[in-house]
Amino acid sequence: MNAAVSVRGLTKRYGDVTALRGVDLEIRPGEVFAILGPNGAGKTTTVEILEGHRDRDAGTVSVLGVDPRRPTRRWRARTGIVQQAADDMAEVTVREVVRHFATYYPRPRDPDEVIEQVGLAGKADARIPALSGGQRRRLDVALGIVGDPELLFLDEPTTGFDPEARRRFWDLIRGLEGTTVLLTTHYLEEAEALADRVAVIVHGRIVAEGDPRTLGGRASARATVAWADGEVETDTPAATVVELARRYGGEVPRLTVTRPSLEDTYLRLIEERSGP
Ligand SMILES: Nc1ncnc2c1ncn2[C@@H]1O[C@H](COP(=O)(O)OP(=O)(O)OP(=O)(O)O)[C@@H](O)[C@H]1O
Repeated sequence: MNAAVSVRGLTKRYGDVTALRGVDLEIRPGEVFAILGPNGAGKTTTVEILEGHRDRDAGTVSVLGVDPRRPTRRWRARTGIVQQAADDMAEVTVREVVRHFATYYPRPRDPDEVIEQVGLAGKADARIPALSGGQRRRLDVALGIVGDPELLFLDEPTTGFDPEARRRFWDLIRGLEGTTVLLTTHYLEEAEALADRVAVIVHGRIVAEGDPRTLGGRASARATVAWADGEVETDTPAATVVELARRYGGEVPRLTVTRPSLEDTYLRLIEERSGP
């Protein structure tokens, strides 16, 4: 099957600043793909070029088979963008704005169902200025999905969400079966919960890419066995635990066995590649 997104040698400069230095990406249909990277790495620039909102200096880009430099109305209707649009809308209600956005699309989803899905059913008749920050972001998500897009762009979608709203949002994204999702996030836990694949971008270059569970050799990294009186790194954690259990004559107090988290791996990658 053709890639949903295919990017080769993407380069972008802003005056003296080179924001992207030859980015290659391939996103498969139906996949949730997360772009991770420190502030200023080039994530938003990449996403906005793919959305057709910024031009590029070099490289080839295909998004659902179309070069976003030459967007068509039909193509726009097949993509969904979660942006902070709700900020401009004053005295209308949540239901009114979601219904209004639905009219832009040829095959929209049911607006009331979408409102329910993003957890705003209790606020459907509230006016936008009366929403909290997190509720506005949920409305942004509703506006992004009401057109039932094939490809959904989510640029830092859960910034400002409380933990429960974040979990709900994850369930919502997991429920969008068949939709390709391109996500940027600073929450490594979010990437791990949602993404089939992640790419780590540093100074405009992709420095690592793959399944978040195995990124950067995570799965084969040594395990740390820790307990009340000590801690060891080992390739054979099971043997260590058996030995500890024998020593304690049963349960080992405060026993944990861990491998590097996605955040540990990410921070190591960033440190290695950031340099002076
Ligand atoms: N309109 C612009 N004009 C000039 N420089 C820009 C512009 N937009 C972005 N940049 C620069 O390009 C680089 C990449 O920015 P970008 O916004 O893509 O990063 P990001 O990874 O999304 O960062 P963050 O995590 O902070 O959102 C940064 O050095 C930034 O200062």
